[in-house]
Amino acid sequence: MKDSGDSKDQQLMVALRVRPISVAELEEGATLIAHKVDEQMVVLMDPMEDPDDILRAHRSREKSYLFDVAFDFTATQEMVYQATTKSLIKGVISGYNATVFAYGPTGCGKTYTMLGTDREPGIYVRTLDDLFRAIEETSSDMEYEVSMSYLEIYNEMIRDLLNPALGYLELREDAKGVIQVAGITEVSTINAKEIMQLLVKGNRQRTQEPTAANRTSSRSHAVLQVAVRQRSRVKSILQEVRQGRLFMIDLAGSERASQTQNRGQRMKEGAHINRSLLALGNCINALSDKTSNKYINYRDSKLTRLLKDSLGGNSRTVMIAHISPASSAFEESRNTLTYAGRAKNIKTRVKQNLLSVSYHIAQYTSIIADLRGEIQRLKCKIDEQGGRGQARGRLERGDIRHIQAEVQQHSGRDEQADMGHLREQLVSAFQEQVDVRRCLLELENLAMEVQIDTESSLPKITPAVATLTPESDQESVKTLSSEAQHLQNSLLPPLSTESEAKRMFKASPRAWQVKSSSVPTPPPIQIGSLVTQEAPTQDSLVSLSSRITSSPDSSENLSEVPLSHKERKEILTGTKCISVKAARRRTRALGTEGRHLLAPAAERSSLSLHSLSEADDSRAPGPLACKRPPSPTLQHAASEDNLSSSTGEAPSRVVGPRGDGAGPWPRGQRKSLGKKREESLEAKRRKRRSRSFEVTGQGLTRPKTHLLGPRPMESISDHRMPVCGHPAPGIRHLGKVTLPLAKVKLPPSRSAGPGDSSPLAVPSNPAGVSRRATRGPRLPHGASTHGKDGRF
Ligand SMILES: Nc1ncnc2c1ncn2[C@@H]1O[C@H](COP(=O)(O)OP(=O)(O)OP(=O)(O)O)[C@@H](O)[C@H]1O
Repeated sequence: MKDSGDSKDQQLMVALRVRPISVAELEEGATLIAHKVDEQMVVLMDPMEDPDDILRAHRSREKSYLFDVAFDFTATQEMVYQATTKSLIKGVISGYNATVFAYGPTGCGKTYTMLGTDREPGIYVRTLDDLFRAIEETSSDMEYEVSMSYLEIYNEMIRDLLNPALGYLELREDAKGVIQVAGITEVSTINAKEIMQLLVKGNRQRTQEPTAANRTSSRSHAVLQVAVRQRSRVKSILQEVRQGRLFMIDLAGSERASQTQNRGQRMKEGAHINRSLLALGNCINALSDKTSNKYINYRDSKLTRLLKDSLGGNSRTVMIAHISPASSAFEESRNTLTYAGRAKNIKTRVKQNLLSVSYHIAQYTSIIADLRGEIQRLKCKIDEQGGRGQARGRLERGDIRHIQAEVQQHSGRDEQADMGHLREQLVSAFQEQVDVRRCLLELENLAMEVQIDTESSLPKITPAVATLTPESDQESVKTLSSEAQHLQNSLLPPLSTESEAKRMFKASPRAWQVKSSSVPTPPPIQIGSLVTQEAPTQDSLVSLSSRITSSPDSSENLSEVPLSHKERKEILTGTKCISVKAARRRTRALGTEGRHLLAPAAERSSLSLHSLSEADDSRAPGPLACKRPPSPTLQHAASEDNLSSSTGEAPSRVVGPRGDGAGPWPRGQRKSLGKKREESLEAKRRKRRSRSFEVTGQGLTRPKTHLLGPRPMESISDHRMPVCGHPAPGIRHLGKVTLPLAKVKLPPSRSAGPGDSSPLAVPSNPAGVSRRATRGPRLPHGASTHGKDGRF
């Protein structure tokens, strides 16, 4: 068995109770000298004070005393119990010691407070009632053993009140310093009523004798001890036991022999009582003195030995001091208040009494039996509760099934609605993805065409354009016209197949990179469909164009074929249809970015063609000709005209009123800009190791990638500014096929004519050519493929 538990300091609690003044005291003429001022303070007045006595005026013996709690004649038994003792019960059950003792002169109400009456039970009964009630509340988990003993100390002898036949008993102290009464009767019971019967029986055995001060004066110190052992109901090999003890002591009253008027045996009793109370007073004085380490002599009396733990050891202690309010008991009351005031300074060290019990193996069988009994008890309890709740359980189970079915039904509906919603979202997202892919493919196709145009046509025309000036002679213009026809025939919309596109992207790694990055996973089916749809058009277009334009005299080639005029007309019409389709496709391709990209080139073409007709057009060119974005259909119109002219058909369209507009740039400025532009393009060509021409001179190197990507505004202006004053790039952009420089015949005499240093001087009379050439930009989009008379 081991003892364990943490300890903590505890202040001794002191309460003061002032009983009502008795009839006897009133008859004696006593006055009230003790008054309760507040819940803790009591004032004691000196009845000997004479307000008329001048000599004692400043020697008042009125004094106030402060306690933990103070009661006067209005306090009930319950109030005293609640304020002093009730809080100790919980500690006793959980293994702490506690002591409640009543202190005071004889006849002041100690026995009344502790034992009480049948109508007004005292602390004994109330404490035991609450203790057993608390045990009952926790008995399902914990197991308790309660034992009680009741003794008196009379003339310094210990007597068992429950069994007075045992004689006088001795006090023993065990190895741990715990004071025990050897051979005392301990009654084990948890029945409060039974205990009350025992108390009444034992109190009858208590020595009581009538005195002058009290008719039922207790001539002994009565000690009621209640021991509580607590252990868990769950059995184990190592069991923890908590043991608490509660002392409730009704001390004998201190008395003065003069007051009690005792003689003989009563005087001898009084002497013993006073001796023990004196020893108690000395212990209280010693324990309350914080500054000195005085020896605490508990051995002076059996009372102090018995209260050793209660005063200075392991106990929560409450002292209830009693006084009489009568002026006749002034001295006894003053002494009691003085002692009680000192007791407030006493501190005790409280710790829980834990006993760890290790059972021997021989006791296992009994432990097992206890466990089996516990199991059986719990089973019975469960069955009892289960039987009561069986019907209710069935009803609840039915309700649960019904609720589950409803929940599943609702969740099924919700899931279906959610699935439908998700399906719609999925379909719309898929549709968006398809649209985006389609757009990407169109953009890719457009980018490829733009790249092809840029790669093939842009840099190669520069020398030829540079030679075209308004001052060129008629012959050169005719040559240019025929070349332009040839060019237009060759510059039909480049409907490149996939293989062509790959070849072009191979030639331009940057373009291929852009292509790869822009369309990561292009659907091959759509590409194939696009190619297969346009391939026949391209083939027919190329074949027919080659047939028509392979020879300068294509009409003769056609005349060699034994065809009728109608058939020839149909063939030509079909050819034109093909070319118009190609033009439409090119127009679509150049719709947004392509138009933006080709704007400078188209503008240049407009200017170049204007420059061709500038000689016979006296009207000054407006600024609109330069600022207006040129239509991409200009090339198609020119191609169509060239086709028509090559087949001998006269053009059916009429030149618009503004078809001869030219740019506002002066000729000299245009020349200088043209030179710069030429140098720039030559440098670019040289950088790319072009096989077309070798041109010496400095040129600006431009990155090729801007042709495919978004073009910044600065780049746009760079292209447009030289275009307005430079007609050459426009013609150059009319087709894919490069215009051989050797075919442009420039008479040296006219190229350096007066007033115009530009070698691109347009002859004065190229009316037919210039009108056809300048007609394109003035036509709307629809007119580029359809003539006003409805013919192509
Ligand atoms: N608070 C009280 N209210 C009413 N009556 C009281 C009160 N206190 C004491 N009495 C009465 O005073 C008388 C004396 O009380 P009690 O016997 O309890 O004194 P005591 O201190 O025990 O005396 P002793 O030391 O001689 O035993 C009793 O008749 C008791 O009923």
